[in-house]
Amino acid sequence: SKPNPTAVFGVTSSPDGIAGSTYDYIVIGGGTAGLAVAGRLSENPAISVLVVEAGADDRNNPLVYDVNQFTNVGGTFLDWGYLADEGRVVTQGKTLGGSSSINGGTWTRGSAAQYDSWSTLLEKSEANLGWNWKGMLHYMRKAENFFPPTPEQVAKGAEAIPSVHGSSGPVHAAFPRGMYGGPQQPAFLASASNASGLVHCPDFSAGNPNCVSMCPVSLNYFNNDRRSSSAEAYLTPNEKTRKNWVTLTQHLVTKIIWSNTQIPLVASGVEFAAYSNTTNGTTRFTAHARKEIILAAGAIRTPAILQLSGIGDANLLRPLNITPLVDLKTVGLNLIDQTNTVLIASGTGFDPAGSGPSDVIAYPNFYQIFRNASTDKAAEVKKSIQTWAASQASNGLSASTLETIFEKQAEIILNTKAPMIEMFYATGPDPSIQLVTVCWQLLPFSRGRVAIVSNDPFEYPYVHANYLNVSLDLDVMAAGLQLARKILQTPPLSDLSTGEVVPGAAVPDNAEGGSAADWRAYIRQNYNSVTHPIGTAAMMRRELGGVVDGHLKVYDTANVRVVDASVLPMQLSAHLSSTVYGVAEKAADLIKAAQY
Ligand SMILES: Cc1cc2nc3c(=O)[nH]c(=O)nc-3n(C[C@H](O)[C@H](O)[C@H](O)COP(=O)(O)OP(=O)(O)OC[C@H]3O[C@@H](n4cnc5c(N)ncnc54)[C@H](O)[C@@H]3O)c2cc1C
Repeated sequence: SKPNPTAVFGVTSSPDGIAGSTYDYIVIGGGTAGLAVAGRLSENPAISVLVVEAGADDRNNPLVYDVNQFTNVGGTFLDWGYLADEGRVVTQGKTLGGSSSINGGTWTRGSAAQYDSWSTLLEKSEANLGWNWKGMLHYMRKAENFFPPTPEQVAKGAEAIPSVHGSSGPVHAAFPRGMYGGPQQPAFLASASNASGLVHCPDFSAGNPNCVSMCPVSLNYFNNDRRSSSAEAYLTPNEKTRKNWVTLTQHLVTKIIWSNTQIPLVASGVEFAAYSNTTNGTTRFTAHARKEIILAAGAIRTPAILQLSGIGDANLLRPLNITPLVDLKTVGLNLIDQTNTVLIASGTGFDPAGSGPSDVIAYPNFYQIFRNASTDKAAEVKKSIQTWAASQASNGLSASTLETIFEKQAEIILNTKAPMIEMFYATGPDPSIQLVTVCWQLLPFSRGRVAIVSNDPFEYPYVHANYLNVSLDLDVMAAGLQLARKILQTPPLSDLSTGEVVPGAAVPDNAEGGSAADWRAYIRQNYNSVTHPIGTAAMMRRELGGVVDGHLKVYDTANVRVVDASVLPMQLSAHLSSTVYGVAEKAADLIKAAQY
């Protein structure tokens, strides 16, 4: 078929030549998933693609390209900074590349059983679409260009199973040139094993991350450890040559435009307006789509755009003067973020011998954190599922659908022993070299919601993560922190420490590493958002509360898909970006296979 160049191509912040134009596909959000899908669709010069991104092109800002600066991004113009429960802020990337441009870059995957569970939440007729570990591994590898550790990095403790990684995809992952060579990371690895019984494994990405290991980072070893965001990976190499792909920055999509009001709804384009820190554009532009609208605005904004476009709970939309077109009540529900709490010990002044990023993690399972109490605790989980489902019912389709989902989650936790806690060990910046453990609960039962509060698309949606609402979520955090403290007190790591400073005396120590009650009280006051929201347009069968089907199509629409973190139905024992890339890669193939 013949080439289909767009009037303008590459990256621009001007709507000239875009407003009023028609494209085969319009992608809403130039973030992690959005640029990955656009990059794959535009491989065919006969296909034209428009991406509309609210943020600016900040690829050359050191806050973006230097992964080590990721902790300095929160609260800057690069962060949407969604205010959630109890003053907690959910950082999300507001820049080309989205959250992949500002994240920590830690490169891991969940356990095989977690990906396998996705298919069980779909219609039986969709169970063979490949939403499982095998299918996702294929696409996660497709996204990846993995560089195995060098002998020098191996000497510092780096390991990998190269066969589970891709070597010809666009996203670079490697151990950093700046990898720490001091005693601290191997010491954490050894102490985590000694204190918890965790086995040491070579790679978290092979389908069983229930272990302790060093792990790679999404950066380009051959370009000075430069961050490999979705913008750097999928867009930068192609922006000057692909005349069929244009990315419009600093414009906010305000809604999807429909060509009918009957079910199935047919999308014909999007409306958008200029957007920056100082501008909420009053002029509304439109661009038209011949084939599909692809939502990739992230787990907070994707459901908000659906709601602004008339897809959502009619009882939410009507009072906001939005005509409900599809009364899909679960849009924005099933929000699952995670919580973390930080433990800091001061160091003996050892030489960290590197600049990072930090790359050692321990992933204990339910039994390894609850230890002697785990039999009782497992019984408590089984007998509480119904009560927990009822308590979260307003953030799902119903108590009974949540019960089905929670049964699956409990099976993953108790039977397949997927990691329940992440302990991310970081070398602190202090001159005396701190030992920092960021400890988070990976698989919460608490469910929250995202809901627009007006029909003004510039207004932030209400974000209620319902953190720690289910008692087990807080108990897991407390048990995890007891273990994290024990690890800090166990040789050889303890030999590098002069003692814990945070929380220190605020949680008095005892034989258990502090009482669970003291930890619970401390965590309630001091937890943070992990900023890994998912689930708000979940890929599940409709009767379970799904928003998209196994083809990622929004129910009752003919040509609207969601391809970002919103579709993940349950949390993973992992950092999310490798999985989000895998979803986007698979989405691109599903879209290419559709006939129009
Ligand atoms: C601070 C932080 C640290 C993290 N650390 C790690 C890590 O170390 N390792 C890891 O694997 N994962 C990490 N993650 C998670 C991972 O980065 C995200 O889960 C993933 O990037 C989400 O991808 P997405 O495509 O769903 O959304 P995003 O990448 O956030 O993309 C959404 C895009 O849509 C744009 N947008 C939103 N609304 C509109 C609109 N109305 N119109 C136009 N554009 C819009 C946004 O500006 C953004 O660019 C981290 C996340 C954060 C926030």
